[in-house]
Amino acid sequence: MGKLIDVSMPLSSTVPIWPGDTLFAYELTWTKEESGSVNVGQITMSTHTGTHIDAPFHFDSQGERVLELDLDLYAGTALVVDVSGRDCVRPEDLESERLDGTQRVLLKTNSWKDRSVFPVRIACLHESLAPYLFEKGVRLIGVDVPSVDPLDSKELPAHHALHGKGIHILEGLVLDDIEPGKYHLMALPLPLKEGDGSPVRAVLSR
Ligand SMILES: N[C@@H](CC(=O)c1ccccc1NC=O)C(=O)O
Ligand SMILES: [Zn+2]
Ligand SMILES: [Zn+2]
Repeated sequence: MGKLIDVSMPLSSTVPIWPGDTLFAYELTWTKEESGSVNVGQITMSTHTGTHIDAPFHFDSQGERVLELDLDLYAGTALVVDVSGRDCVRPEDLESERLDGTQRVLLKTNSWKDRSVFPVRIACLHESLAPYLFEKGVRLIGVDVPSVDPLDSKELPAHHALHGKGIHILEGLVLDDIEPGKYHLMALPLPLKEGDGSPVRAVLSR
């Protein structure tokens, strides 16, 4: 395995968040001076900040929580595909790709240009992508935007269609400098027993 390439968003107080959601905060509970021995920090954040996975419970109250998810979904070969320029990614946009035998597909939409602010508009996935990807054996779809659906969507058609086909969701990847092609992906969620989502440290290697 080659050197690891970080494809995660740094987490700090300036990381953009969903409008109205919990701000990211890191602070010291005790400084070394106070405790006499160590700095001890605490973090406050939404489970959907930065690079993260959605557990089905996020959009389906009967759905699996983070700790119940199969870790193998989040580690293994992944194909990075350039779909930049599409408003809504459809099966025909992937037709020229060799998806068969790739359980993980990462879509480079390039539609989140300024990472210092939450986007106003992003490329989304058409719900017809779910049966198409399922047919190809895909089990995880990753995107370089905060959601697989339009930001103002309440029905979340792509989330539900993907879940209906057992395809799991990874959001907020940073793929700007990543050439399309085949990689190894590792993007493990935290063992959050009740979690509806989890931040991940996502890395690729050749
Ligand atoms: N479904 C979105 C997240 C989402 O909808 C959301 C995330 C944080 C705070 C509020 C949200 N939606 C509220 O209407 C996602 O793709 O993860
Ligand atoms: Zn999410
Ligand atoms: Zn989502």
